Amino acid sequence: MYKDLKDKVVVITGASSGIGKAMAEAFGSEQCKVVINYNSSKDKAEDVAAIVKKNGGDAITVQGDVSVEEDVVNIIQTAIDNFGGLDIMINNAGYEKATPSVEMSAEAFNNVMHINLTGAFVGSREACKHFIETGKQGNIINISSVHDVIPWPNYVNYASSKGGMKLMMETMSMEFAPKGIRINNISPGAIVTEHTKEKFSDDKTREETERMIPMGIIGEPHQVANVATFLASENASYITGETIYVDGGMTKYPSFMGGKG
Ligand SMILES: NC(=O)C1=CN([C@@H]2O[C@H](COP(=O)(O)OP(=O)(O)OC[C@H]3O[C@@H](n4cnc5c(N)ncnc54)[C@H](O)[C@@H]3O)[C@@H](O)[C@H]2O)C=CC1
Ligand SMILES: CC(=O)C(C)=O
Repeated sequence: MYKDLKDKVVVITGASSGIGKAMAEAFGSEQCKVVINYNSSKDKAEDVAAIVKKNGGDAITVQGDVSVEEDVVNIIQTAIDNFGGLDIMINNAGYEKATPSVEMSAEAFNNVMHINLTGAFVGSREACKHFIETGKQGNIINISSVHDVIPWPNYVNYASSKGGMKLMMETMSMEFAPKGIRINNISPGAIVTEHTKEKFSDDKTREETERMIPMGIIGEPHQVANVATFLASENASYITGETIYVDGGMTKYPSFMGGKG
């Protein structure tokens, strides 16, 4: 446990499932007050809130589509109205769907950019405004992806959004470092969630994916959540502008594992 996290107010977007859910549960175990954003799954979000409370924290749920600017503003206002402020902003909500580039409409491209990148920008901007107004040395964590550096054919919108997230974070981290506000990204590799379970239950797909990971295993949401609590804590007080890859080595050119090339 990180003692300094107790009673901190954490907003997590897209927290009704997967990595967002695991982070909500982990911050609950740190006795934080967690604002659980969901877009459409109210019941699932309420279930997550119940786990956060059982783990020793407090929780509230709030509907909001992160691609809509006013919704993101409202998510943060919910934290302020219900828990008296905001300490940790986690931009986690994300969406991806395979489409060959030549078949992708501008609307489909922009839709993913609005959710993954613009949503995280507005969340970061609003959090920074609050931190500056209140003189808080808060911190922001964006959940990016290994696809902020690994190109991903058929996912040009997704890879563009995650690549953009990297320089967005680095730029904002420099802008706000003098005020003691820390901003970092976590970039997961292949993580098994409700969303990816079906894909990885196919033996061929799982084995192909495992071959792309030097550690040879697909990760789990709690392994991402553990890094989020660390980054949010005082133990990470001198870390800003960084991307931490939680990927079993996926970004380290695994095709060179045999020592050839
Ligand atoms: N699972 C994996 O292997 C990896 C996941 N990631 C990233 O992790 C983050 C979480 O994804 P997962 O937990 O894997 O999947 P997930 O599908 O369980 O979680 C994504 C969440 O975002 C929410 N969401 C989607 N569009 C939204 C919108 N417009 N407004 C509000 N919420 C919205 C979904 O409802 C869902 O709860 C995403 O940013 C994803 O890109 C990155 C690398 C690998
Ligand atoms: C969705 C995603 O970023 C991966 C690595 O699968």
